[in-house]
Amino acid sequence: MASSFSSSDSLYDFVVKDGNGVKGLMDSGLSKVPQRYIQPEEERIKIVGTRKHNVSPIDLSKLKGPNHKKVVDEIVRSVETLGFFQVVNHGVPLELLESLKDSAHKFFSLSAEEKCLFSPGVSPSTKVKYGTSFVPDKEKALEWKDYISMGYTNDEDALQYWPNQCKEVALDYLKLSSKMVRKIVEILIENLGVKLEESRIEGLLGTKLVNMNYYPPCPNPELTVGIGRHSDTGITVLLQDHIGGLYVKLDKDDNNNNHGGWFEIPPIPGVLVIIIGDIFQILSNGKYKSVEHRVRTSTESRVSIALFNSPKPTEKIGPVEELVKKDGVAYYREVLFQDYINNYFTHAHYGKNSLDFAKST
Ligand SMILES: O=C(O)CCC(=O)C(=O)O
Ligand SMILES: [Fe+2]
Repeated sequence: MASSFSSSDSLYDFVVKDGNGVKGLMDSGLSKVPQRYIQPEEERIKIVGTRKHNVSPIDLSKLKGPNHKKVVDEIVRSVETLGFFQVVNHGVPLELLESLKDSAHKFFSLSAEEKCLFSPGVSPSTKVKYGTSFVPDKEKALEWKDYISMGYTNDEDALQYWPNQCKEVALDYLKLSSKMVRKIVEILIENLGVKLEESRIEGLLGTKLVNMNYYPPCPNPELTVGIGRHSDTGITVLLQDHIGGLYVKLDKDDNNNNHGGWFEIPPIPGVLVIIIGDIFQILSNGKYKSVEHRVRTSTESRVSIALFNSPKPTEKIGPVEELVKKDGVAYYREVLFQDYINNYFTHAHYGKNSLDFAKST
């Protein structure tokens, strides 16, 4: 029984090292959250008084047609002020979205032994990884989350190495979402008034990863987090299920229409969330924003499926020269994406500290 863990270390071993995950912990008959998962007061998420961000999703099908300019403006404005937006008519069929959620549940309902076939060191590919929390050995409080991360190299490898329960749908999601991502990125780059070579755009979107997140039911949601506050790296396409729990941190807007702070993004069926990550804030010399976000747990299980689009490790990321000239200052230095990502994965989630790595000194 989980409740009989004699120490925090034996619990850690059971969850992290032995690969039972939070799911295994819950299945072992837990009735209250272990100390190791209890967040400090300031990181806990209170449901009472939650403010919701109820802004209509952007209809991407209208990019073709007379309203093209209006849609482009909406996208740009969202990225400049919020760092995220939601989309409908995004080119990913609704049945595929349903299958993705089903397949995530199928994978996480496997036994620990089966899931552990994808643990680091055991997994047939270094690009496929089953795990729990984010960087458990660096975290004071663990995150209430298990995940399977599927890195893309080519279709053949994906179909060979990704888990059978989800490989086909995850690959379809990657392919179809990538078309939309490409369109959005072209719009964002054009709006900066620069022209990038095709090879540079491909380089900026050259690392693709489908992550399925599983947040088991939690006996004390008020004490835990599913994912702590963080910003993403490049551009993320996120599918959340009907449970809800995604929060974004917003600045006060120019008209003081909201008071800033945390807002929940209620799930809307068929809608995808586009999350802008740090590299767009860097490239645009701060014109675009990466959005700080986090996930609440609940007494019900929740899944989310993210397609992370990031640069190739060899890509250099710095503010676009033309913008630095115009602004008279570079707010960020040029970093090798590999260095940025090494830093990203050696720290526990803590707000936008991942971006500080590239700040000019
Ligand atoms: O589960 C969610 O809604 C968000 C997931 C997320 O932020 C991430 O995987 O980076
Ligand atoms: Fe995220």
